[in-house]
This record gives sequence, C-alpha cells and structure tokens, in this order.
Amino acid sequence: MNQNIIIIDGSYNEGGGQMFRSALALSVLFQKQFKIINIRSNRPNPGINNQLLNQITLITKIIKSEVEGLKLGSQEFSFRPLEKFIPQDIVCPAQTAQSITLILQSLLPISINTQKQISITIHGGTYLNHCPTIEAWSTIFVPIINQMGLKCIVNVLKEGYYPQGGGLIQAVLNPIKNTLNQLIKKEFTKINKLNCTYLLGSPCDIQIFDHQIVNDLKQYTENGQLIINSEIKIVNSKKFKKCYGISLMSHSNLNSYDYTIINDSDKSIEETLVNVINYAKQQLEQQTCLDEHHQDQLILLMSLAKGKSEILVGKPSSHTESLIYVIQKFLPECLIEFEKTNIKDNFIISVQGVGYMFE
Ligand SMILES: Nc1ncnc2c1ncn2[C@@H]1O[C@H](COP(=O)(O)OP(=O)(O)OP(=O)(O)O)[C@@H](O)[C@H]1O
Repeated sequence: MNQNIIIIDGSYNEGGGQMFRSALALSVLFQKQFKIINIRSNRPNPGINNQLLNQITLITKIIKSEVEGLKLGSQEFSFRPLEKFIPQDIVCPAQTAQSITLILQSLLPISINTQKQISITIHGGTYLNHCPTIEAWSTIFVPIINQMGLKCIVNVLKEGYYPQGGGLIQAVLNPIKNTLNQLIKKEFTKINKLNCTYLLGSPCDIQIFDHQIVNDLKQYTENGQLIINSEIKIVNSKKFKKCYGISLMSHSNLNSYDYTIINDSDKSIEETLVNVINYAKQQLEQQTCLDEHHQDQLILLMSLAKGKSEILVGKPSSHTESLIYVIQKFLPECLIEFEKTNIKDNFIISVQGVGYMFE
C-alpha cells in the first residue's frame, strides 16, 4: 500500500455502510487506493457486518484488486483497485434477507459503461427496514437517473421479505454516452397522486385505509383532488402476522416522494398507517423536490456528472453529510455547496460535477 492512500474515517457523522460503498465505488472509478478505519463504529454491532461483507465481496469478485481486512467484524479495510469495471453481466447469489437495493447502490456507480448493456441479477429482500424498497428504487430513483442519461429498467421477479428473503430482481443497465448529465430539481409542485402497497399477513378490506390516507393528505394538493392506487401484497413471515409495513409514495407533476415504513415488529395496520401518514405530512410540509432518503442517494452520481446539479431538499441528512465527506476525500475539486432558501428549513444542494468520462 503506498503513501497516496486516501484515509476515510468510517465513524464520521452517520458512520454507516453507505460511506463504505461510496468509497469503494469512487476508488474503482478513479483507480485510487483507500483505507477505511472505524468502520460502522457508531452502530451497535461495529465493523463489517454480513450485509457489507456480501456487498464488498461481490465487488472484489468483479474488480481485480488487492484487499486487506475483508472479514466479519473488521473495523479497518484497505482496497487497491488493479483495474476498472469490464462490462459483464452480474449475478449476486441468495443470502437470506440481504437488501437488494443496497447491493444496487454499491454496484450501480461502478457498472455504468459506454460499451454494452449489462444485466444485474440479485437475490434477497425487496422490502426491508432502513433501506430503500425496490418499489421506491424503481419508481422514484430510476426515473431520476434516467434524466441523468442512465437508462435502467428493473424487473421484480419475486418479492422477498425479512427474515427469509427469497426475492429476485433483474436490472438492465444500458450504456451511456460518455458522461452523466447534470440533475436540476428545484421546482416544487403540489402532489396529485398516491401509490400505496399494504404489506399484510392476510387479505383485508383496505378501502377505509385508502380513504383515511386521502383525507389526511388532500390538504397538500392544489385543488383537493388526490388519486390513490393501492394494492395488497401478502407477506409470508412467521414474525409478521398483521402488518409488515406500508409503502406509500406520492407524486406531483414533477416530483415523487417515498414515505414507506417497514415495521421492526408486528403491528396493526391502523398503527402503521398513523405512522406512515405522520411521516408523509412531516415531509410534505417541507415543500422539497426530494424526500430525505433520496438526497444522499443522488449525490454520488451528481459528483460524477458533467455540469452543476442542483436539488431542493430539506435539512441535509447525516447520510448526505457523511457522503460529502467521502466524495471530497476522493474529489477535492468537486465543489458541493448548501444554500438556505427562504422556505422553511429548505436548502439547495449544488454539486459541481467532475464530468467523469465513463469507458
Ligand atoms: N427508511 C428508509 N427508506 C429509504 N431509504 C433509506 C431508509 N433508511 C435508510 N435509507 C437509505 O439506505 C442507505 C442506508 O445507508 P447506511 O449507511 O445506513 O447503511 P447500511 O449499509 O444499511 O449500514 P448500517 O448497518 O451501517 O446502517 C442510505 O442511502 C439511506 O438514505
């Protein structure tokens, strides 16, 4: 390992696995060696956990590299890439309820290429706590990255829930034209449509719950008109007999937001619904263009894009803050600024991308 190694303090701010995934992606793209210390030291089970181990192992299988510290519980890890991504189809094998979207989060930046369409097949969980659901990924994140020139299609072949997993998806990533486009998302418009998925232990009449959601959220529309499309997915889990969670998303003519709540333990639909509606209200009050979890997920791609991206968000999240720390370690020339707007606690985050030329 040489002296130009980039050192990342994994305990910075949020201190979660996302810092690790992002550092790994930037390391592969820019062929820069890095070492991360204090890995997940803010979490109750510090060090590399099973989920992170699977994500990193997958990348070390695809990218020829020199690696130190890749084991369960390890609090230090060093990585030296020896090559860039060679466009190829990727299959990520079954590991109970590993998060499919967090695997996509680690694979996506490195697998963008200009040469050929690739397919990414992943087994695991599609609706899990503390990470994006595959529904939010497909209907919110993917349309946004499409605007950045990254055409991606996600097919959910089978849903997977905690703790068994068993889900299966296939993502198809089309080649891009050299660079990603900048992203501008600064215009707030009121919502007019909702999509709701009730994740339940058994079927029930959901009409009354749909009415409650519409009644509580129609104050955030322009004219009181709010269409709801809802469905039930039956979750076969010994742990969740009543309600596993509720995935609620809202859409305006320009923007989409995710308010999903996946329960930690079995709860009634009524209790889960109150939590989801309160969460939605809190976010809708904010009048932003992105919900709190989509701000951090886009920043890495914005830092690679050509030109200045700007997004209207609420208070920058700790995930965002720690991600910016990682990006600036690899790309000190990438200027990232926060400008307070005169609405509530909103900010415009602007990112002067480095115009990374994909191969
Ligand atoms: N409830 C949620 N809904 C949607 N996205 C979420 C939610 N919670 C977290 N995320 C997103 O999922 C990612 C999780 O990153 P995080 O650093 O917390 O990593 P992790 O790999 O799950 O590890 P850890 O076990 O360290 O928390 C982030 O992009 C974050 O914005």
